[in-house]
Amino acid sequence: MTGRARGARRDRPVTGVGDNQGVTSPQTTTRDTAGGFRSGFACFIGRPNVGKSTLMNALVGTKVAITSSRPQTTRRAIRGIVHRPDAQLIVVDTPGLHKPRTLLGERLDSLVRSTLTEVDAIGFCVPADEKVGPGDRFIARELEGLKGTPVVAIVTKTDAADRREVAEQLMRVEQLGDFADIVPVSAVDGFQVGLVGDLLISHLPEGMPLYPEGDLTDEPEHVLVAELIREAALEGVRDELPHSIAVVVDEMQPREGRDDLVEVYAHLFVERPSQKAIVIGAKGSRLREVGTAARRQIEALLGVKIYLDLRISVAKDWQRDPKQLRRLGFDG
Ligand SMILES: Nc1nc2c(ncn2[C@@H]2O[C@H](COP(=O)(O)OP(=O)(O)OP(=O)(O)O)[C@@H](O)[C@H]2O)c(=O)[nH]1
Repeated sequence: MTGRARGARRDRPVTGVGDNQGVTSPQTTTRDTAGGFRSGFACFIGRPNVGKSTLMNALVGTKVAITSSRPQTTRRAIRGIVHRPDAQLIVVDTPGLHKPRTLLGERLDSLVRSTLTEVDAIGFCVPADEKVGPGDRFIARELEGLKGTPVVAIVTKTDAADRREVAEQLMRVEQLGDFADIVPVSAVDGFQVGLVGDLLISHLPEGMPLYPEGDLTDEPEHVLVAELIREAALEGVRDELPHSIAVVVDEMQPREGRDDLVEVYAHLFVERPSQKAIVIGAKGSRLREVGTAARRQIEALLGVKIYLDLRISVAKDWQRDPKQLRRLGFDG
């Protein structure tokens, strides 16, 4: 570890500032909630890799959750905030539900279950381009046990299937349970993303906005930054390695005398020395690429120039070790 004080991290919520996707800038909310303003929580649930995080990002309008083609990219319940003139929807993106094989897996599993009991509506995601399988049926059964919470079934990735396949998938999904609505969507080409928001909002209770206008997530900046580094590190690695990567930001602060440059000191952890060699690459080339890609993403998120100091360490078998899990932020 660098020995730097963790308290130095800037822990303010991330707002529309710095992203370049036309999201409004932050301001204190002064909304009048008369006239049926709705606010509340919804979560996306589904097997790993079905497009939950991508859909959440599309709804929020900016990247608040990292995504990758590797299953189990999401490890935290990340909240994205959707602002509408008549509603505020907080979307909780959960890790994909699957049979846990490690202590980390068990922690993720119980995180999903507790999230399910706390939300006002659930979006159950099944991809259009894969067969409905035992994993989907397992989740559908779990949802049946949650009497009272409306479930919107969402057939994701419609751009990756033809119209007939999408229609057939909608019918198969309908048979999985008793859903409030069933809706096809593509987060990649934007098809019906707004409608998914409308349907989830229709199940929220009336109430005041829960977050200031302009806030896009309640994740602290240092967590989002660590996630962007992890996303960059996942690019191009295979087999078990994605599961073994964890990232912690040790320190994050403006460089002295500069308000346009933020220094980020981060550690990337792997489980074994052999994995360390893979991530570093020949003469450090891979680690440099990861650093450059992550820096660009962090700059886009925060809207300032970033100096990134990225170190790599081995935390032996951290996925199975309660002490290490705590240190990496996965509290039991
Ligand atoms: N074609 C297509 N691909 C998509 C769409 N949405 C997501 N994907 C891809 O599917 C893969 C998984 O997406 P994620 O959003 O990370 O999936 P997830 O369900 O959050 O995954 P976990 O975090 O592992 O549970 C990525 O490669 C995405 O680019 C979509 O609408 N169309």
